[in-house]
This record gives sequence, C-alpha cells and structure tokens, in this order.
Amino acid sequence: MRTIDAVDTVSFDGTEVTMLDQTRLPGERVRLTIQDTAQMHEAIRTLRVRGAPAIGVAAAFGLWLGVRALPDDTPRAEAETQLRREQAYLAGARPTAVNLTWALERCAAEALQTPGSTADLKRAALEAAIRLRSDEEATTRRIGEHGAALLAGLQGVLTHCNAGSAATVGLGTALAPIYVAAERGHVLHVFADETRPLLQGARITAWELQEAGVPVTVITDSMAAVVMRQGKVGAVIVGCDRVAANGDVANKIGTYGVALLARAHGLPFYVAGPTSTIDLATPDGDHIEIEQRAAQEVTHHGGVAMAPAGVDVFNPAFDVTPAELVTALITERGVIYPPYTQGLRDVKA
Ligand SMILES: CSC[C@H]1O[C@H](OP(=O)(O)O)[C@H](O)[C@@H]1O
Repeated sequence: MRTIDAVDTVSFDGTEVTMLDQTRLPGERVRLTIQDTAQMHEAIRTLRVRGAPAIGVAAAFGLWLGVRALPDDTPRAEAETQLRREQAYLAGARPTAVNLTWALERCAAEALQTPGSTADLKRAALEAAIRLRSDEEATTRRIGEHGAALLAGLQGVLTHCNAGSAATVGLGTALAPIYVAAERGHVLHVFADETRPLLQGARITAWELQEAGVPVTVITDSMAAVVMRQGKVGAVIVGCDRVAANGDVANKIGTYGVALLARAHGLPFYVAGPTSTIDLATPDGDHIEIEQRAAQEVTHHGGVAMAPAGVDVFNPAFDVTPAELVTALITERGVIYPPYTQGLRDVKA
C-alpha cells in the first residue's frame, strides 16, 4: 500500500517559519520564510497560505514570531501584553475561517498559562504552535479514514475549491478520504471545480492530485450540473471554513450552488472538516461573517481586465450551505448525520 505525501504548507524548520506560497501554484514552487507578524498577516490575507486548518497553524506560528524578538529580560507582564496584541492583530487577517481565532486562542492560552520568565513564555508559544501542527496533521488522516468508507463503491466524485493537503498541514479534509481510498487501492476520479475567482480548484486541487497520482479532471464551475447529470460522479465532497451549531456550513463561494445541484441530482453532499472548524458559539449560518474581497479578483486575471473599468462587483469569498443540504459531516471523531445539533456538541465535548 503506497502512502500519499502531504504538502508542506507551513512548518518550523528548527530556526525559521517557512511556507509554500500558494499564490504561485501551479507553475512555481516558492517557499517563503516568514519573519514577523506583519509578514504572516499579509501571507494569510493574500492567500499565500490558505485553507482553514493551514491558516490556524500559520497564525499559531505567527503568534510566536510576535514575541520571538523580545529580549529574555523583558518583564513578563510586558511580554504577555505583546503576545495578546499580536494575537488580536493576527486574528484580524481573515474573518470567516474559525480556525484562525481558535488556533490563536488555544496557543495564546497555552503560552500564558506557562509560568516563568519571558523566555519561558516565548518557548511555550513555539511549543504550542508545534503541538498544534502535529495534532492537526494527525486529524487529517482520521478524517480520511472515516470519509473513505463513505466513498466505497464510487468511481467519481466532485469537489469545489481546494480542501486538500494544501489547505491543511496533513492530507487535507475533503481530499483526505480520496487519498486514503487511493492508498487502499480504490482510486477515484476527481472532478475539480476550477472555483472562480481565485481558481483554487484548477490551480491547487488539480496540482496536488496530479502529484499524488489521483486522476483529476478540471471543470469550470458552470459545468458541475452537467457532470452530475451525465452520471460522472457519485458524490460531492467539500471542505468547510466554519460549521455553525446547527450544522450550517460556510465554505468557498459556489459551495451552496453545488449543494443544490447535488440535491437536484440525488447525490450525497459530504462536508469534511476537523472539529476545530466547528463553532458552537455561532448558532447558525446567518451569524457567520462572510469575507468580502477586492473587486479586482473578479474583474482581472493575470493583470488583464475582463470587465469594464468601474463596474460594480460582488465578491464574497464564502457562502453558507444550509444544514438540510448536507448529507453528512466527516470529522476526525467520526461521521455526523442530521440532525446535527447534538452530534456537533458530542464531537466537540
Ligand atoms: C480545509 S479548509 C479549505 C477551505 O478553505 C478554502 O478557502 P480559502 O482558499 O479562501 O482559504 C475553501 O473554502 C476550502 O473549502
């Protein structure tokens, strides 16, 4: 049985925090060294690192970068104030993926609860980020194992955006079941929505599946319906950026439409994600803040205008799929079926 190699999205090499610049994919593999919180904030904001779990781990390392340069003889109280300041700054990079604030809160708490000097605080912040990365990496394999069982007997699946290894620090979320199935000899054919406007599907999902030797067909977002009607896929599987307490799912823009198409064609619509993406404090999808991004992402491609100057543009980065359109939620702690409210509380307990 072959094993799938994960994309090294963001990691600590013993000295520096480095990341794969996903804005350069698929044509270039450029690795960046991130030196401070301003660079980390920019990297998250501009999607050099992206995907809810990957954003969380990146921000956790960013929190350490925010105190790394403090002299060890800095009064502990000053260091703690600096850490909290950097936590708030990094939390503002992108609003929708709950992993960003969740990871920062987890790692800040671990650091602040560690007694001692500023040197102890700095060390604890780094160790918290390293531990988070390890936990989230292991989580993706468990998502893959739970999800692979749901894909048994299928030949094709459709996915939207990139919820693969490049969106996490392991096998991915939506693609993890596909990778685990491939490792077990069940090689599915993936139809990848290109996912306008930033094309994470065409640029990143297709790239990582090709690297893994999993057959992939890139389609435009408008082709999803005909692919379903022609029976080329037996299920849809996507990732998530925030799951509300009632099971409503925020994910890349276009996901809601794909869920409606799946329902219209009698196909299961699976959402895969770690329990760290479940947010019980958000009651339903109407309470999820949807990131609005720059008009130029829609009106331009490669610096070339594809719409008249000054035209109005609507560019939400995410939409919300109502829980009633979700067949099942695949987490590292098992598969949750509707009604979701209790099941989500159980896996978060
Ligand atoms: C495993 S989370 C992946 C999730 O994140 C993506 O958004 P973005 O590329 O803007 O970070 C998309 O919603 C994916 O499903």
